[in-house]
Amino acid sequence: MKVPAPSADAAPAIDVRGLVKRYGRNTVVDNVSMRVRKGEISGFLGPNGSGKTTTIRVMCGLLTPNAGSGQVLGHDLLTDARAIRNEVGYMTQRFSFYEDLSIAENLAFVAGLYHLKPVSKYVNDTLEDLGLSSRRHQLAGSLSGGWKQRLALAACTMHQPRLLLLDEPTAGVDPKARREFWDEIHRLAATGITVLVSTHYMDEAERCHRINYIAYGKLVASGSVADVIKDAGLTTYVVEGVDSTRMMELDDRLKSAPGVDQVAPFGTQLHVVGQDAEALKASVTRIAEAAGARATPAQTSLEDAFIHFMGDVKDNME
Ligand SMILES: Nc1ncnc2c1ncn2[C@@H]1O[C@H](COP(=O)(O)OP(=O)(O)OP(=O)(O)O)[C@@H](O)[C@H]1O
Repeated sequence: MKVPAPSADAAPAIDVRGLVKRYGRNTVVDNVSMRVRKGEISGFLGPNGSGKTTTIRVMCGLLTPNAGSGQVLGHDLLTDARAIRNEVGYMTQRFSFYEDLSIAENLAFVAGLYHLKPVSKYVNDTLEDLGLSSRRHQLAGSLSGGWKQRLALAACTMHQPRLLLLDEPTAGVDPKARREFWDEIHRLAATGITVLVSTHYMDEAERCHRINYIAYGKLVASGSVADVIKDAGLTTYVVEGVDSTRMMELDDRLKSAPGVDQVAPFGTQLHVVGQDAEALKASVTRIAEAAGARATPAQTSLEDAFIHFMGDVKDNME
């Protein structure tokens, strides 16, 4: 899906340089620089444990970096963390409400944290926006996954933040609820709110204006989805036309052939990817022909690009 990007003129909402965060001898955020324009939806992707949550916590002023500097919403990251915390809405990875309090009680608690007055007005308005007024006394823990996420998003926008930092907000949520959640993110961005959102879902990455890919603490790609795919410099073929009993044999042959970096089955097709276009073409053509299969050039996907980036970066674990 093509998403028009916001204007490049405005000062960035996030402008951080050389961020480093270490735990003991483990560098979990390694020299990360990132810019997110005002009103932009910026995706943050990367394998498990690659440093997304840690980077987000540094950006919202909850963690102090070991090195690096920058501004978030114009406030200095190192000296003005409190101002950043007040103006940012942070949605944590896990549902962070009291499951044994009602929906309204949880919202009242959040309103109190931000000194929003009168509390009842904020709570009632939020319940109305959510369409949850009639269920205000329901325990938060009894909500479905999709509703929990919507409640969490509504709660972290109650104090009208200018920047939303959302950490895997849709993990484990069904596709319809995810789509509705993303529609809401786009509605918020259209009002000028900036969003940095981490996700493992490729379709969600494609709904962002820009994406940032981090692997083992290092930022390895940034830009529009099309830019990131182009920068990976990969060539892709689809191989098909053999029955399922011979697919894995073909898969094995391709995997060990020169120029082939990745092979992945997708239904009745094999997706074959490599950096060396000439060598890949020669291998795919030869092996497909010998097996009586068809090989056709195909679009490289974002997932292909990410797997390629992961292969290029050294694991930071000891
Ligand atoms: N408080 C801590 N003390 C020690 N190590 C930590 C701490 N917090 C995070 N880490 C380590 O830092 C690394 C990065 O973790 P982080 O949660 O930032 O990654 P992530 O990209 O958000 O992962 P995921 O996609 O699984 O949520 C991991 O190896 C994690 O174990």
